[in-house]
Amino acid sequence: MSSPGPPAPAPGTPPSPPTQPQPQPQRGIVVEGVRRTFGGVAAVDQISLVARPREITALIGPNGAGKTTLMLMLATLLQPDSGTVRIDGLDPVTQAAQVRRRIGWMPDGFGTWDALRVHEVLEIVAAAYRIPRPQARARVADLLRLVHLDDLAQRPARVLSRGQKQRLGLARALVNDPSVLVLDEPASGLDPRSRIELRDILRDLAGQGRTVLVSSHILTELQEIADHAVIVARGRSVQSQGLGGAPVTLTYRVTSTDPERLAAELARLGVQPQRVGRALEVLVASEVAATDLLRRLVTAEVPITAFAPAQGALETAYLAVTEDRR
Ligand SMILES: Nc1ncnc2c1ncn2[C@@H]1O[C@H](COP(=O)(O)OP(=O)(O)OP(=O)(O)O)[C@@H](O)[C@H]1O
Repeated sequence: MSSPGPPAPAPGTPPSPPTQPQPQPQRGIVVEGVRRTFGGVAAVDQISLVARPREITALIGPNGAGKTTLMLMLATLLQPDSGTVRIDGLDPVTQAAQVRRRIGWMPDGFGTWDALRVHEVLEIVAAAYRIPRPQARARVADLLRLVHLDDLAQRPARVLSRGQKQRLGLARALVNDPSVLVLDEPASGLDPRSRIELRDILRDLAGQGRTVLVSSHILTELQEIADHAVIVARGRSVQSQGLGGAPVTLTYRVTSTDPERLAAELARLGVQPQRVGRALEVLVASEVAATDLLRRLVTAEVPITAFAPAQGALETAYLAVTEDRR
């Protein structure tokens, strides 16, 4: 049965113009062919990337690859020489005020006003966003609890350790309830527990529908939290990949109290290992293939003492495309 069409216009009425669906601006971050030079140095040469809402996108690359320069352009603090940036469909150059309302920016190395107490640092930021005072106080209290600094709320900001300052920096980036978060090395200086907590916080923030772009050098950690990785080198985006378990070659390291027996069993299974110290490294096609290999070795009663990935998929991809240091 065909669906009914629109009612016919009454005789004599001019036909109304067909309603065109308005294209919705793409939410999240869209960067196309961006370039930014300083004197003769192209800090960012040709970077394109997409970071989507509900996802954590990792921006990774060697020192000096252009990550901070790119993030400054996203945060409206630097203008590109060419190319386009869109934050929730808005242009950081011509619509900077609107972009600033939507974005949460955490710079690498966040300075605090040392004379202020910890809660005052966030309340001043809230005042800059014109958040009414009672609302600002409640929000600041919530954020300090989120980053586990509520016990230090009344202390002067100067007493904070480096890791605690990082956590205050994250809280500061969240004061305006941003839809897009741009975090430059948020895990640097954090102890292992704080890193795990940061990972959980970022997951929650993405789960609430926010776009999260995070730069870091800690690949194993990014492998666990990021949905997507963009690798940059020499100011260019060189690879963009999902981290949802696409088949890649993985390296596993195996050790045994009986290395000769291990080597013999691997040879029998047609696996050619590389010797690395006391361990043997083997290449497998996927995590499933790794579990199958381990099962076969154990079934053959090879005394295995360790069986673990030597490199994550992200580390493998990173090393493959960043052969030099910039
Ligand atoms: N204001 C500036 N003036 C001159 N050169 C600059 C400036 N800012 C950045 N650069 C240069 O641009 C390149 C990219 O720097 P950027 O800080 O963006 O790299 P990065 O990927 O963030 O590095 P890291 O991982 O070490 O933080 C570097 O060679 C740097 O020296």
